[in-house]
Amino acid sequence: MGQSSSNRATLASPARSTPADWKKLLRARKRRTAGGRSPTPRTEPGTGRGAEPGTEKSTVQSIIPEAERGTVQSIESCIERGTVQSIESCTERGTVQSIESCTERGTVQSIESCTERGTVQSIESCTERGTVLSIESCIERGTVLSIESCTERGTVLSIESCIERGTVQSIESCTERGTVQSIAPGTIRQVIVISTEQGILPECVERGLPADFSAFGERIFSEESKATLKVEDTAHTEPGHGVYPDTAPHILTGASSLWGSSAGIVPCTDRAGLETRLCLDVDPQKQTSLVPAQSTVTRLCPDGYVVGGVETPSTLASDTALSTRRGTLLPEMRLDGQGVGCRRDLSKGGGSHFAMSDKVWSEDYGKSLVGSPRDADSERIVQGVIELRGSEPGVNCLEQGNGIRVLGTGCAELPKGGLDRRDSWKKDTVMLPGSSGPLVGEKTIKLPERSVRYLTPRVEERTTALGETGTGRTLRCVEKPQPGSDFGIAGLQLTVTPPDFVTTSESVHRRQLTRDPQLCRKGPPLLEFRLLTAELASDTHNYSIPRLIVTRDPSPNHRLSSTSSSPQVLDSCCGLDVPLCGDAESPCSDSGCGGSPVPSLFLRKLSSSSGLSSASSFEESEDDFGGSDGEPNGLHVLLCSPEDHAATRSWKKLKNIVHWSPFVVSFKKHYPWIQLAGHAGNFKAGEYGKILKKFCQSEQQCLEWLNRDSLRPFVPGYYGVVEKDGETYNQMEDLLSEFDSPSIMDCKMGVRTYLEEELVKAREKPKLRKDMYEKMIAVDPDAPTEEEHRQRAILKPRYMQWRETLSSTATLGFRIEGIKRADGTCNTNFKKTKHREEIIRALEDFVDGNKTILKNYLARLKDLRSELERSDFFKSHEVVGSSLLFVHDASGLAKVWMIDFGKTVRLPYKQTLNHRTPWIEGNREDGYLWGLDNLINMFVNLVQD
Ligand SMILES: O=P(O)(O)O[C@H]1[C@H](O)[C@@H](OP(=O)(O)O)[C@H](OP(=O)(O)O)[C@@H](OP(=O)(O)O)[C@H]1O
Ligand SMILES: Nc1ncnc2c1ncn2[C@@H]1O[C@H](COP(=O)(O)OP(=O)(O)O)[C@@H](O)[C@H]1O
Repeated sequence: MGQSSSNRATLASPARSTPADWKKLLRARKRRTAGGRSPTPRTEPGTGRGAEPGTEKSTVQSIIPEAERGTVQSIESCIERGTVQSIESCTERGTVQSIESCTERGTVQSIESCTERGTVQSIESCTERGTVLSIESCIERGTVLSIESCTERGTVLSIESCIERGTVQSIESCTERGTVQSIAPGTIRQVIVISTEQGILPECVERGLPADFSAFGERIFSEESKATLKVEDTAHTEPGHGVYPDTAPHILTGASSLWGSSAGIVPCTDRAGLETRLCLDVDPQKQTSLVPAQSTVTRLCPDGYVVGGVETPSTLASDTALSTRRGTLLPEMRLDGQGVGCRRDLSKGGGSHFAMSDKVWSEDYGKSLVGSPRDADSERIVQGVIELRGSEPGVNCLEQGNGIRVLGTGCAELPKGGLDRRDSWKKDTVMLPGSSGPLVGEKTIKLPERSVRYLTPRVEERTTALGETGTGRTLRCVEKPQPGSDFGIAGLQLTVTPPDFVTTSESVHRRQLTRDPQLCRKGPPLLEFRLLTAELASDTHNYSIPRLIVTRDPSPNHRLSSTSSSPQVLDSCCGLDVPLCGDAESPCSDSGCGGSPVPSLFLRKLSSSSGLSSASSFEESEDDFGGSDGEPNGLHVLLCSPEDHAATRSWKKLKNIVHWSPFVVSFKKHYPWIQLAGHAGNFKAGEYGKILKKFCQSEQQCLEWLNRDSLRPFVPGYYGVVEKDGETYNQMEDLLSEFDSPSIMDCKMGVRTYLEEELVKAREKPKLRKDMYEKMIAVDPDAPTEEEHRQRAILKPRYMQWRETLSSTATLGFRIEGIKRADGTCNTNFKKTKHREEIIRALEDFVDGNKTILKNYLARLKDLRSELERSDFFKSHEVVGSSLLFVHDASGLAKVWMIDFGKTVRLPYKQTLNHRTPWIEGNREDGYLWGLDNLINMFVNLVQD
């Protein structure tokens, strides 16, 4: 008894007792228990926060047997600490039958042991929510050794934290299955692989979710599980599509060591080296077997759930395919690829068959998804916008006329309020400008109409060869029509017919529910093409289609030019009332009107042929750079001056503008940072060894992906988005930082320097660029056509194509943009450097005849080529305007990196490029690898010579 009171005295002052005290007490208590139960006198209710004696008696069966067991030193000890307000408060609710029932089993050492750690605020906090019926129910089953066992590991912050999220309905639901000890197969309903492809991180951040998924995961999973969880992809991997369901059983190893978790995201790596993350979602209700579904991923929803592209083996009940929750599908969410809304049905063979899962979206959305032609009967529910891109569901149509077959995939946008109402969907006919371009490939046309978002007509084949009308011969239409031929598609007439409203028993039922006679739509809307030849088009619609012409230098050497794909130069828009200043810009063009980030168009490009004196441009541009002088990180930004307009001064000594700041910490290496090409004002110094480039989302997405792709060694490290002086930047590795007095060369890769979409835009909405006209005449006053001279402006694609044909871009698939040598001389005057011999000379000069450096470059270029050939990223992107940055120094260190992904664009799902096929409009080929082959050949020659 004395012992008991002394204990009580200690326990009465929890603030003064240490965990060690507690442990001692508990040990003492155990010893006592082991030594036989001695009657323990009834204790007083301590601090007075306890119940009235009378109540106590009625709600707690008896304190005595409790104390007898010695497991709870005394009920008061709880109350004293204030963690259990009063025993009654528990028993009143009937949630704790009696404390004894716990301690009898010896599974809860003591309530205190929980509360001591602060992980269970109080038993009540659980029971109040009704989520833990009673601790006993857990312990009874012996599945939760003790609440502590979880919290000790820190893997479950607190039981409440789970319950709060609603992911664990109740402790029992887990423990019943014996899963809390380990999340075992059977409790995981769904594993979503979030491939870290474009967009996911910013999306998250935007929605206030943790950008760092691993942190999110860590909160839920133990270190141990992080180590053991990985994707074992034994099957194929497609770009952006990690692991396929047929590998499902192998995907998770060691999943059973995921302690006490409900949902979370764990980083792992798939076969392609692409980092993927798994999101585990425990289904407390179902005993489905562990099915890690594969997914392309896509968006994180505000409540932390992921929707997107989940493919689930057909053996699963359809309602487990996606666990979208109410409100998770957002308007404007782009459902990319076949995944979303569709279920891969393995039973139908090899995973190539897709069916819509009608249970994917909850009824709450109340809006019907545009149907799949395949599965027109099932009603799908979605909200907002759908884009069924390039997949079977969606809209398909076919036009066969004039010997040409056009297939189309389109995308319909649900009008606000959904498609359920007939009146929100009207029949539209729109005219789409065509082109006299090639008859093969795919072309995406953004439609002005509200009801249709875009359409991708694909010219498949023509059934007659030129002049052989009626023979019925089927030819793959791979070549460009001969000049003068009117086989080009002058236009497409697109008719959108509302979906079919029919009455089915289901719709009747819904109608009864909603009392809306128009409710329920069946079947997809129809998109129909009418293919127009030039003749038809002029009858039908009076719009101008800029013709594609080559104004100068049609690059006879270029293998592409003689046949199908001579650059389709936009003409000068004769007679068009074309506004000045373009918006026909590439995704990350920061140029605004005139394309210049600074008011003066002459400062627009460092490599521009602006006609300015180098010095003036140089100095003005220098001011654009926040990091130009004395950056605290020791990096000093120099602008490589624009090329001399005087050809005689093509190599120019860099002005010494570097003033070391006295405030710079001395151990840091100082080095001048050179921007050889690109947009003025685009760069700032970042942290040491890092630079900031004006934020461009497509570049960010590419860098994120590339930093996880096999191409990682060949791209700058990416360090996220940074705000500086009110501007947003992508922070990336400064590739110069490891060199001493580096020599640098920028080679722009590919046969094309503008995106196909820029061409389309320029046709739809031609905008004249004065700055480009200026740049053009600075290099060649005779280059513009008469009309262009008259307008003193040209179209961007016209300028770009002129640059391509003037230089080696069109003929060799790359061009030198600028070279800065170790001695400080700098040359950006390569606009007319076109022929092999000229380039070889420039390369020799760049390496100063140093064979070691040449060999090192050659090895690096070959490595790069091999990686490019197997990179998922590369296959699935149109890479335009990207450069190779060559850097070497006197030590012989020579490296090459890919830079500038502002115009690198993801292809539609399943489309891939080989980067060597000649470009013809529509095929999106960029000639990157072809250019690299040529570049490598030159290095080979140089090494051998
Ligand atoms: O090199 P010069 O002859 O000066 O021409 C430039 C480059 O082609 C730029 O491409 P890159 O960035 O690949 O070097 C392009 O930027 P975009 O990337 O925006 O196409 C500029 O277009 P504008 O930015 O529209 O001026 C264009 O004026
Ligand atoms: N990560 C980098 N490290 C070092 N220099 C770089 C890096 N990125 C770009 N540069 C320099 O900046 C120039 C322009 O880069 P780029 O990305 O092509 O800019 P822009 O998008 O404005 O065309 C390159 O020629 C190179 O000199």
